[in-house]
Amino acid sequence: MRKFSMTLKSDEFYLKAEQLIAAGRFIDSKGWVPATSGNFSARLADGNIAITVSGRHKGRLQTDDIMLIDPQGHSLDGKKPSAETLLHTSIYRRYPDVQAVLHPHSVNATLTARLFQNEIVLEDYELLKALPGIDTHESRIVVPIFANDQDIPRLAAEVEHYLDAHGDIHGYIIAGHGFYTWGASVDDALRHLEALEFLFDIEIRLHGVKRL
Ligand SMILES: CSCCC(=O)C(=O)COP(=O)(O)O
Ligand SMILES: [Zn+2]
Repeated sequence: MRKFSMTLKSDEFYLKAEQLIAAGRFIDSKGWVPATSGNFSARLADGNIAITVSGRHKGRLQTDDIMLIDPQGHSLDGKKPSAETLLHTSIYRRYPDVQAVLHPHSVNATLTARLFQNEIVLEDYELLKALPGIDTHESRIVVPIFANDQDIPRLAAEVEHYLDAHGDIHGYIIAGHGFYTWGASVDDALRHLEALEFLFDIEIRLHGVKRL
């Protein structure tokens, strides 16, 4: 049985919590976290992680809806972290520069997985420059699409294997579910989320129309 000490949360925790709450409000305003879907996190300087409590509406988060976990995903305050916590912690473990992970359940991510199998290729878009390391529209990125899985440790392992084999990516889609992206700050992760969402939308319109 894990015991929880009554340690006060740091100013940094509350700052990150506010950033996640604001991000949630914005993401919800776009319709990308319907019902209680989605989850968000931000890493603190000591390696612990501020993450959304499981089951809360991500557009109406209060400070109490953000909790603290250790880098392995264990609760440090007795609250129940997101059911998908391991998908966050594995990204932080792999990418030391990543300080925030965002997971929306958007219509476009869901449609993309219906229209494309295994991956979607995004190329020749000016908006690719919103992603780190890209400075020209003459770029090509691959966003992998994984099958949904209720077994989150198994899904996290599948993502790990993909990254081992293919190298770095900017995000990934889970079919019939949503997508994950991340960044060096909550703002950066939000920019990546918006850019990917826009590019998924374009590809859906293009390929959906072609299929008619
Ligand atoms: C109602 S959405 C099903 C769970 C899910 O996919 C999700 O993103 C939200 O789960 P959490 O435990 O983070 O609230
Ligand atoms: Zn989800």
